[in-house]
Parts: sequence; structure tokens; C-alpha cells
Amino acid sequence: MTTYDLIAVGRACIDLNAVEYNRPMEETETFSKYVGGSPANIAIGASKLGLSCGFIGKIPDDQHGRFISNYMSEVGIDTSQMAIDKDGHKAGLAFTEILSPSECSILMYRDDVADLYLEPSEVNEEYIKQAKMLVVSGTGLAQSPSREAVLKSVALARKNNVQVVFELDYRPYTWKNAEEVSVYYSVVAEQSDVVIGTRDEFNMLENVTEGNNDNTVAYLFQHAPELIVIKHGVEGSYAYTKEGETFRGKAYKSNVLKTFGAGDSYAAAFLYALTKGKTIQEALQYGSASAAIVVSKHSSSEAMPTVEQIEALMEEQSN
Ligand SMILES: Nc1ncnc2c1ncn2[C@@H]1O[C@H](COP(=O)(O)OP(=O)(O)OP(=O)(O)O)[C@@H](O)[C@H]1O
Ligand SMILES: O=C(O)C[C@@H](O)[C@H](O)C(=O)CO
Repeated sequence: MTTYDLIAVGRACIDLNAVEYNRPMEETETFSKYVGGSPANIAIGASKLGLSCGFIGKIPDDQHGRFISNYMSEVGIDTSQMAIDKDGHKAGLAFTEILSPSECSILMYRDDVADLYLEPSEVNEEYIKQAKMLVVSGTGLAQSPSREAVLKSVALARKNNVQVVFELDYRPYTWKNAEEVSVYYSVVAEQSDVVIGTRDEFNMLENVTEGNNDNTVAYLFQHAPELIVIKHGVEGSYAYTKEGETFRGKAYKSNVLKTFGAGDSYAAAFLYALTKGKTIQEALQYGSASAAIVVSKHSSSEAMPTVEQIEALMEEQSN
């Protein structure tokens, strides 16, 4: 019996998004606080779409930690496996700059953050067993002991026939060099059932400067993956199956306010659609429509849409 459609493992942090748009961060005075961190955003998005979700992570024993855990519980995520750091480590902070709808950047504060102190002993087999799908975020592999905790969660998922979804989620902070990224990304990608990332993230995985999708899928399909999704921003996304099919998902038109949050909302809705038995082609459209909604809004997590909003956009732009 599975209790959770999806359990995500990795960071749950704080986003501080510029309230004043279209100006550099130097001139931004006001920021709004949201829960952030790619795997947390994916779990929040999936939970808002009605999937039953759990989360494995580590949060600080302070006001930010409680804010994160309260918000995640309020949207329906099981937070029983979010360990509380007792050693004074703090939440990661992401300050966002919205220079223009297409020029956004994130200034991350991630030194010694609580999420990277998740211990393997805090990953529980009985919990993972209860999931249909484990969503692993690449950033959790950046440092020990979180690295070993994530590797353990993947091993336990495989042992218990839980589908492993690897969201590459490459963030340069906290990684030492490109070789290291490629080593750990390859280890996990080769053991995953589904791998999702941008073209640039697959380049990091393969440690190449200009990879191409054909080479990527030829390499990964020699291993466990059955489905690979490669995103190309506004140009849309491609899904490849081990059987040799290719699907293309177009990006939807959007009144873009900022670009971040696209990848997380995409993953949440793509995985929702697959869980509900939609086709891969439909899942690409759900992901793209969800992303188009989130890039038109101020936050990543709070802006995650409902199924009705996604389907309304798909219908509106069906021609
Ligand atoms: N400006 C946009 N307008 C509409 N849809 C977009 C836009 N940017 C991205 N998308 C949609 O979101 C999907 C994922 O975007 P992208 O490839 O930029 O992911 P990402 O880099 O992981 O996102 P993030 O910026 O959150 O890290 C795209 O395939 C596309 O469907
Ligand atoms: O992933 C992060 O740590 C930052 C996110 O929370 C932020 O909302 C974002 O960049 C989403 O893509």
C-alpha cells in the first residue's frame, strides 16, 4: 500500500523575492518571503495539484525553519521526516532580482545551510517504501552528509520498487568543480527511472560544453532511465522514451514577470500528469502550462497553480 504519490528529498529554504520589479538588487528595498528550494517547490506544486506528498529534508530550529515546516504542512505535505537541525545551521536564503521579465538572477546565501546536513540515518526506509515516486534534487548531492543521505534514499527507493525521478536542479553554489558535479550526477542519473533537466544541466551531467540531446539519451538509455525530459526554456521541451519515441512540448505564451520558478512548476505538473495516467505528450503540456502560469506571478511556491488553472490555460491556447 502506498501512502504518498510523491516524496521529495532535498532542500526546503527561504526565497526573498524583490517586491520592486525592473530594477537592480542594489536599488531594491523590499522583499517578500516565501518557502523556496527546488524540491520543496516541486512538492508544494504537486500537493496543490492534489497529489499526496511527503518530504525528507533538514530545517533549522528557528523561526525560518518553523515558517518552512508550517507552510509545507498547510499545503498538505507530510513533514514528519523533516529533521530539525540542532547544531545551529541556518536556512538557505535566495534573494531574487527582477531586472526585467527576461533578466532575473538569484543571489544565494548557502554557506553551512541546514539542508546539507541531512544525515543518512535521518532517511527512513519505512517512509520511502510508502511512496510511488521519490523526487531527488541534484543540489542535495553537493556536499556530505546530505550527499550520502540522498544516495541512501535512491538505494532504498530502488530496493523497494519506488520510481526514482532525478531533477538535475544544478546550482553552482556549494559544488567544488565541474568534475565533481558530473561524477555524482552520473551516478544518480544512471540509477533513476526518469531524469528531468535543462540542456545546460545535462551538459553539467556529461561534463561537456555543448552536448546534444541525441548523445544524452543514447548514453542514459544504456542504464536505468526509461524517460528523459530535456527543457529548452521558451523553445519548449522534449521527452524521450527508452522505446525510441520523442515528444515535443511547446511553451505557452505568458505575461512574464520573472523567469525563475519555471522549472519547479514544470516538474510538479509534469509528474502530476504522469501520476494521473495522462500520456507523455499531455504531461509535457501540463508542465509547460504550469510554468507559464508561475512565470507570470511573483513567487515560485505560493504561485503554484491548481489543475483547473492549468487546464484553462491549455484550453485557451489550444490552437
Ligand atoms: N518565459 C517563459 N514563458 C513561458 N513558458 C516558459 C518561459 N520560460 C520557461 N517556460 C516553460 O518552463 C519550462 C522550463 O523552463 P526552463 O527550461 O527555463 O527551466 P529551468 O531553467 O529549470 O527553470 P528555473 O528558471 O526555474 O530554474 C520550459 O520548457 C517552458 O515550457
Ligand atoms: O531553488 C532554489 O533554492 C531557489 C528557488 O526557491 C527559487 O524559487 C527558484 O529559483 C525556483 O526556480
